[in-house]
Amino acid sequence: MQIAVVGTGYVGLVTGVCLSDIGHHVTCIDIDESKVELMRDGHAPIYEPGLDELMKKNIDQGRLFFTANHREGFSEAEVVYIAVGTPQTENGEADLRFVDQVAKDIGNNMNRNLVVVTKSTVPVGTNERVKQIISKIVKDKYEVEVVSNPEFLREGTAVYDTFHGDRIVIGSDSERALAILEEINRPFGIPIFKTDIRSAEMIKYASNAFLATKISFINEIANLCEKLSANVEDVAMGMGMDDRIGSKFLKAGIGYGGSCFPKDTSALVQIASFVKHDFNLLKSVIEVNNDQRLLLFEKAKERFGDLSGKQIAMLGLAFKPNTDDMREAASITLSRELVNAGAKVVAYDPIAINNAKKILPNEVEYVDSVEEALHGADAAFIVTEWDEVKNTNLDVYIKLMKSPIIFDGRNCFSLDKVEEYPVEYHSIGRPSKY
Ligand SMILES: NC(=O)C1=CN([C@@H]2O[C@H](COP(=O)(O)OP(=O)(O)OC[C@H]3O[C@@H](n4cnc5c(N)ncnc54)[C@H](O)[C@@H]3O)[C@@H](O)[C@H]2O)C=CC1
Ligand SMILES: O=C(O)[C@H]1O[C@H](OP(=O)(O)OP(=O)(O)OC[C@H]2O[C@@H](n3ccc(=O)[nH]c3=O)[C@H](O)[C@@H]2O)[C@H](O)[C@@H](O)[C@@H]1O
Repeated sequence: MQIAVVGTGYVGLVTGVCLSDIGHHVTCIDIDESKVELMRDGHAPIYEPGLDELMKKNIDQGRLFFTANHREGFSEAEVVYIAVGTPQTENGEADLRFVDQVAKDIGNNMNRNLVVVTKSTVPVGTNERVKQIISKIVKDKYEVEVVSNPEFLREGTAVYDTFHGDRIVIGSDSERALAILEEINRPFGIPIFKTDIRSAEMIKYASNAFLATKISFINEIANLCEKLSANVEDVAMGMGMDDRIGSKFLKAGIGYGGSCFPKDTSALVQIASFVKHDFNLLKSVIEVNNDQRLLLFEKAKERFGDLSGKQIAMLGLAFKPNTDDMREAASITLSRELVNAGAKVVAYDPIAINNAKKILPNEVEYVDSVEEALHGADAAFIVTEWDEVKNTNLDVYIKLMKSPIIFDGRNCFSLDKVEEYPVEYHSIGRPSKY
């Protein structure tokens, strides 16, 4: 199949590369010419394990192309995927500016009948809007069929997830378009769930909102565990053994971040409000998460009283391990709070420092290793559970820090291990050790 993918971020590029790997002829289009140059040379502009290798392989085999020119990108395409960003507007809605622009780009540059597939996360009704925008431009010169095909990949495991997803959801009112999407995706060998367009759009928001709810729920339980001297790790384990609950997404921590859960939960609250539905449950999920992100700061404030002049080692900056993505990372909120309280933040992350510098250019001093960050610190904040952070022995904290006081936002160490070392250790949902 001849496919064009518009937008080469985490979703577009991974989708384009994986579709080429299963045999399709794919042209990826992005307005950012510097990204296009980089990709033509076989380099991904984002960090995703396995992506560079797969890109190079498919470029070499003549199935994967890149362009900044929409007309050129659409010239052979039978199917066009929309994978541009849908960020959050100031009032929390999904910003559809980029999707609308792509719909116009399609209308202005298409040269045959097309199936248009929306991979971006978009509010219910958006695929119909995309069809209207395109149809208004091409009138009845060409036929356009739209399909909602939401994406469920996770950053850091995006390539793996594309080949091993639990399901592929496709929604359309065109049987023909659904059959084409089934044919495109068949080589992945993943169960395909077919539905109507609006339900497909809703499945994406409902899935992210549900996962966010699980996280806020376990974080609330963790906060209770701390007050009741229980251990949230054991609680989550005991809960998760019930198949109806499931063990995944019950890891207590400093809240969810990233480019999607925060914006998608907020967008769903707005979507609900437009149909006069007050989504109270989801509002609470968001509120719990906002508080949870500040937890390490609150714990440190309680412990030290005054944080001014204190040097804090921040271990990890990305919103989770194995990604360079800093969008909505807890490290941003924590760094700003610490600096406002007069503390000095010395931070290390194996991958995300360049992106962090764009968001926190002056607030934070960046260093090249866990050890450098710990050197002379009054306290350590564990923010991202990188392997490098988890594998740093507690001896190193003792040797390098001014005082080995650890605030672990990701429960990287077992309490048994911590007992073996003369460190002060505060974690999430577990008793502190002094
Ligand atoms: N990041 C993730 O893990 C996931 C994201 N999603 C959804 O997928 C969508 C895309 O997200 P990301 O890949 O993170 O976005 P991103 O922000 O990383 O990338 C978007 C890309 O689109 C390009 N672009 C913007 N307008 C364009 C146009 N008119 N023509 C060509 N290119 C254009 C930008 O230059 C950028 O490279 C969003 O709706 C997001 O909610 C869904 C599942 C997972
Ligand atoms: O729509 C999206 O963009 C994607 O959002 C999430 O993927 P992602 O944001 O890449 O990362 P997750 O692994 O889901 O983690 C999100 C956040 O939740 C936190 N988290 C996750 C799981 C958990 O048990 N506890 C917890 O605090 C992580 O630390 C991280 O900050 C979903 O998992 C994907 O299915 C979805 O496609």
